[in-house]
Amino acid sequence: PFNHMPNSFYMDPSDPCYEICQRVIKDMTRFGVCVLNNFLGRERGLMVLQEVLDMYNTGIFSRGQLVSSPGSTDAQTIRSDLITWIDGKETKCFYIRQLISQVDNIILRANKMANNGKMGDYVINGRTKAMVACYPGSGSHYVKHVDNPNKDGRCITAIYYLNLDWDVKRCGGLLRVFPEGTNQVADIAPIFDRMLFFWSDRRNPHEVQPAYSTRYAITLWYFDAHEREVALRNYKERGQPSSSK
Ligand SMILES: COc1ccc2cc(-c3cnc(C(=O)NCC(=O)O)c(O)c3)ccc2c1
Ligand SMILES: [Mn+2]
Repeated sequence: PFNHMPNSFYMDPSDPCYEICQRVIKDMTRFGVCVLNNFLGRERGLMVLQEVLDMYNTGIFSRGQLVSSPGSTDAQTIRSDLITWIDGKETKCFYIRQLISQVDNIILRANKMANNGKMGDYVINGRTKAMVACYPGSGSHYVKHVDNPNKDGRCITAIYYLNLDWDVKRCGGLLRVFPEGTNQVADIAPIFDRMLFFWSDRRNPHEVQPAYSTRYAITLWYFDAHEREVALRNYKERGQPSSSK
């Protein structure tokens, strides 16, 4: 869906998306983090939640990729979320598919609306599949990390939270972002129908604090055209037997 956008791109100010895109551009430019509450509205948010619960109950979630870390004995000490990847075309993902296209819309238009057609100097031309994650409570967490520390092409992390009546004091599960260059942290509760964007690179180390209730989120990572192209080229070259031997 990324090549239907014309290059010279005009956004009609009466379009409700216009306000949201302006807000995303402003917050991402100023803070590198943007929080949008009541993103889908209660009705459609509940439909997305129901689809995620149905998926979770079919048991297709698996242990998140175990991030190895020096000295950690048990991989669980790094992170203990359960995940599944979907492209939204699966059966019974109608509302998740609508969420994904809504986020695509906003990210793409914001990227086009920003000065000289870029936001944060990126040209966004693609994304990963949607990662549906569940932190199953009982202290499940994710230690402080950077999503894209080594230029794999991902520039924006987009997370949609699904947790009704989430109270951080009782349930934990706070997302704490440690924006580079300041002692200020950004504490983001994973509350229902909340949409979060942040730069995926080293500007935003973050952690998921231990969760004591089941904590659901849907994450998309958007690619910068140039960084992704270089990353894929390097990946292919690394894969080839080096001709120098
Ligand atoms: C190669 O295979 C995989 C498969 C899944 C992977 C998932 C993550 C990941 C990264 N960040 C978060 C996070 O920060 N969540 C913040 C929040 O929920 O509020 C998270 O939940 C999950 C990282 C690497 C992966 C590699
Ligand atoms: Mn992360």
